[in-house]
Parts: sequence; C-alpha cells; structure tokens
Amino acid sequence: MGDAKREKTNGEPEEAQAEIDIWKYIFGFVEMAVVKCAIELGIADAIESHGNPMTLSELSSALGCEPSPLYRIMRFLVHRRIFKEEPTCQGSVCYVQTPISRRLMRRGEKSMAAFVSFASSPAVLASWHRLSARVLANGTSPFEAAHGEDIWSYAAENPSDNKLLNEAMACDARVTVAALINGCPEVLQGVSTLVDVGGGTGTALRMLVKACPWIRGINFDLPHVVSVALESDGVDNVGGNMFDCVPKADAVFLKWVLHDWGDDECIQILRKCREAIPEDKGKVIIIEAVIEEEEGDQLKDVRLMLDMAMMAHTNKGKERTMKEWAYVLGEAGFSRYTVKPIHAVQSVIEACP
Ligand SMILES: C[S@@+](CC[C@H](N)C(=O)[O-])C[C@H]1O[C@@H](n2cnc3c(N)ncnc32)[C@H](O)[C@@H]1O
Repeated sequence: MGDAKREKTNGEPEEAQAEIDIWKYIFGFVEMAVVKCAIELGIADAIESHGNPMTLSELSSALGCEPSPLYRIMRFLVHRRIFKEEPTCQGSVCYVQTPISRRLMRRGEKSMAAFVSFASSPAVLASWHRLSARVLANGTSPFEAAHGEDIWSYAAENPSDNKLLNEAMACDARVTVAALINGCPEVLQGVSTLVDVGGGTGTALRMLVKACPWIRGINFDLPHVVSVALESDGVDNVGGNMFDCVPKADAVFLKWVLHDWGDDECIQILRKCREAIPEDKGKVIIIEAVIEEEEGDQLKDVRLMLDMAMMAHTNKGKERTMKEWAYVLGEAGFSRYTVKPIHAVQSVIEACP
C-alpha cells in the first residue's frame, strides 16, 4: 500500500509513519551487525587495495567467500549507502567505496573499525541488556550487573577486551585530536609539559607532541593500560591512579575521561589535576561533548547516544550540558573557562585555576 493511500485509510499520517518506524527499532541491531560483518570480512580493505571498483565475483574471490551471501550483504550495505554500485560495461554492477565505507577499513587515519568491534563485542553488548535495571534502581551499573566489576577492573583482567577498548579509544583520538590541532591549535600555545590523564595507550599525546614538538608529554593511565602503550620520542608513559595523584605539568589534557564519572568523582579528578598545574599559568584542556539544550545541532543525536552508552557502561558517567560542566569546574576550584567547538562530537573546554 502506498503512503498516500495508507494516510487516507486511517487518516493519521503519524500512525502511518509509526507502522514503518517501529521496524527500525525491532531490527535496530541489524545495521551494527552487518557493519561488523563487513569489517570482519575486510570488504572495504579489499576494494581499497584493488584500487578500482570490484564486481561481485572479484570481491568474493578476494575475500574467499561465497558470492550469494556476499551479494545479500552488499545489497544491504548499498541500500544503506555505505558502499555504492556503479554499472560495468558488461552490463553488471561493481562496488565502490564511499567516505563512510573507508571508515570501516581496519587501518587508516579515519578508521573506526576498532570502535565498531569494541561497541559490538559481547562484553559491551551485555550491559545494554541491563539498562532498565539502572533506571529502576539508580546506582546499579549495567556493566557491573553483567560482569561483577566496573569496566576498568574488567579490562585489567581481560587482556583481549582491554585491547578492544584501547584500540576503540585510539580510533576516536586520531579523529578528534586531528580536529583539535586544525581547529583550536592556540590551546597548546605556551605549554611546555602536558600530561594526558587517562590517556589510554598514548595516541592523542603522540599526535599532540608531533604537531607541537616543543611539548614534552606524559601519558598517564592505569598500569595495565600504559603497560601496552607504545614508546614514542617526547612522551613518557606513567602508570598510576588519577584519584590519588596526577603527574605535574604546565597543562593537563583530559579527553573522554570525565564523562565516565559522576559529578563527585569528576570534582575529585579535577581537583587532582588542579594540584598538578601551576596556579598562575596552568590550565586543564578538557575534550568532551557538551549537550546543547536547544535543538538544531546535527551532532545532538550522537551526543545523546553517547550519554546512553555512559549509562550502560559506567557506574555514574554521563554527558553534560554547559551548566553541568560549569558546576563541576566551579566546585573543583576553576574560576575561568572557555568552550570552543571543533569539528568533532566533543568540544574543547579550557579551564584555568
Ligand atoms: C574512555 S577512555 C579515554 C581514553 C583516551 N583519553 C581517549 O580519549 O582516547 C578512559 C581512560 O581512563 C582511564 N582510567 C580509568 N580510571 C582511571 C584511573 N583511576 N586513573 C587513571 N586512568 C584511569 C582508562 O584506563 C581509560 O584509558
């Protein structure tokens, strides 16, 4: 039945739309699962290394798989505009990369493949099944309910999940730190030593030190994380607990750390960061999402999804509005701050004592 006819029958356009939209939620997981399958098969990598559009038969031989199920996977991915189809001179079609399919390649500056692998891993999916428990009994962490411990202790004991988590964070660091260097380089002016608190395996700091070679970097994270960080000139890896002490530097860099914690813990972390920097010229550079209260922001949906992810995977973590950021910064003793948007989900909040 066409849309117009359906509208006429029940007279309610919203009802007609709901009949279609409900299937998005019933099969909401399909998109993630098919994209994960495309990454595991290496479809985008195969087309990229072929150098030209690929026919189904070329693609199936390159991947060593059966053409018929691959055809169905490609039909879905083309329908979702993840790959494109182009006609061949022989009257068949071939598959072409798009900007989004390139993000499914396993390597490359814009690759998000590891993030998809982490987000769709069994350990991470388990918490989503317990989201309602968090809402019913505020304080029950879905991740802890699923695994018996928080995500950081779990990662310390499960090296393969630790690797997935660190590689996922590195994906975002590559994209977001590039946006920071392009869109807000002034934030690093006058900084000689920079400590990246919760810096993961050091991707962000390596990029910052490469862009600003006068900076000496300290990548600070939990011992099981820095033990797998790469060695790099100009960057020292230091293991520790940010709730105890943060290594001293001119400035602290905190990317996607504070959103993992509730307000009280955030204030404790920020106070430790404040103790680590000089009172007169020190600063804390926070790279986090800011939930806009008004509508019309293209990335608002992503930020709200991120907020749901914090609810699922952390104990008290959340994405914050500007008012909520002002509260934690004020309570931690920061008297001045500025917020600058960059070409990323996160903004740059520069806070001074
Ligand atoms: C969401 S990840 C962000 C990683 C990195 N900043 C980035 O954006 O790519 C949060 C990081 O905080 C680290 N972390 C958690 N608890 C910590 C603690 N008590 N002390 C130091 N680092 C901690 C985790 O190990 C993890 O690497």
